[in-house]
Amino acid sequence: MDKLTIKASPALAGNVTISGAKNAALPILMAGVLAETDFVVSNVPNLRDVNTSCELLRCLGADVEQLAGAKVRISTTNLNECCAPYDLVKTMRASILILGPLLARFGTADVSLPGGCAIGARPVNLHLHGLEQMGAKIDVEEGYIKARVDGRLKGAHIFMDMVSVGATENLLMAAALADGTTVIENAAREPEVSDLANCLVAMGAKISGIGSATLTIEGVAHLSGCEYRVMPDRIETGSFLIAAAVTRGSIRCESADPKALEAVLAKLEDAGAQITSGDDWIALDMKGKRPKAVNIKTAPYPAFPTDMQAQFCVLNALAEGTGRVTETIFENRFMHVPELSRMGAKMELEGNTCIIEGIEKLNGAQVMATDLRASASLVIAGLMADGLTTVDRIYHLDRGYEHIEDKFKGLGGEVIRVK
Ligand SMILES: CC(=O)N[C@H]1[C@@H](OP(=O)(O)OP(=O)(O)OC[C@H]2O[C@@H](n3ccc(=O)[nH]c3=O)[C@H](O)[C@@H]2O)O[C@H](CO)[C@@H](O)[C@@H]1O
Ligand SMILES: C=C(OP(=O)(O)O)C(=O)O
Repeated sequence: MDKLTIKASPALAGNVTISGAKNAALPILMAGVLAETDFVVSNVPNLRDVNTSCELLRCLGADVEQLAGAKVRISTTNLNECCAPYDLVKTMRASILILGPLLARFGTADVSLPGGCAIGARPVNLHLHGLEQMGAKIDVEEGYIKARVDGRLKGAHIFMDMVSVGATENLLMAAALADGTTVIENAAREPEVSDLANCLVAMGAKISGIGSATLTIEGVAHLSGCEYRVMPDRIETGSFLIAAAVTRGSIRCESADPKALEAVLAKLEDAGAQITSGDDWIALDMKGKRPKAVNIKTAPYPAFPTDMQAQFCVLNALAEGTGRVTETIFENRFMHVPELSRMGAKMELEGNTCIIEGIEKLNGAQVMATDLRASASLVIAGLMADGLTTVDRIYHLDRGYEHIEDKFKGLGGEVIRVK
């Protein structure tokens, strides 16, 4: 099993090119099921979850070509199977996003329940309830969601109890091909939801309110393929910016979108970073200074993203002062805390808040990656730790960061993959 070893690094410096966003690419690939003609997605990151998504589409009978230049071409002409099996779904939660498209286009979908995962239970009741409101009959049998509809799904007025990115995406895709108008209230406003909505519009869907909490979808009978470019990964961008901040460096992220990252950039400025940006780049300069501790509370967009919480814990662990980090989205997303504590970080958990007293440097240690962003936080911590840090179980990291060791190497960070 691959591992990463990380040595104490000098201040990170230079340019890094940001990849396409995992959390936008995965729903957009699933939306391929809705397209009756060839669909080409570009700026698709080369990640384990992308390969799993392509595998899932192939297993349904779709023709999927992963082309050079970060492109994927999907043709659904031969799609003849409507079952997403457990073996694939268990490795990637985003598989649940195949449910809405299959049901909307073919009237039938059997999708394995994704089950819980390390960061929390992650139920799918909102996905199922919304589809039922659109006329689907849903049974859960032997670990599978079995959804059926006679004819087309019907437009419905759906109020979401909680802000859910996945449920908003599933219902948006289902509503695009439904008969009549669907209104989704209290919809997630994450930039990745808007990216999916813009892709559906490019396929011929009629959606208004994109980027707001009320999405109105006038269903159409057919959607066609198009060529669509996935947005830049705001979480990868934020992760590199934090790595630069903790090493007191100065980097520039190319192909990045500063508008999607406002809450994170504001916190980095509070930590003492100088941030400058243009339409498609963001630069951070710490001018050799140690960051100051900041308080963080995760919440749905446009507030501070849960996917950046672990990385900010590391920033606080190395900052001047004491910072409080509160997680409100997932009930078990502090698994990096015991690992960072093994590296000498002074962290204490009180319910869903982590209180962190900053120290000058961590100690290298053998640590274990427990989930995707926790893994990224351990790599960042290793850059400011005396001695060698080894991060085990990096298959989590490979789900969400493309060529992470090469990108760090380009900035002067000593991150090496050991096969
Ligand atoms: C709002 C939010 O920040 N969502 C994050 C969530 O998206 P993801 O789509 O995975 O999760 P949701 O947005 O659906 O979940 C948000 C909250 O709603 C709850 N829930 C969700 C669906 C449902 O049917 N029932 C239910 O109770 C979840 O348990 C969670 O507490 O994880 C992704 C991966 O880390 C992040 O990129 C998203 O930013
Ligand atoms: C936890 C994440 O992804 P997933 O929803 O695919 O598990 C993430 O992107 O941080």
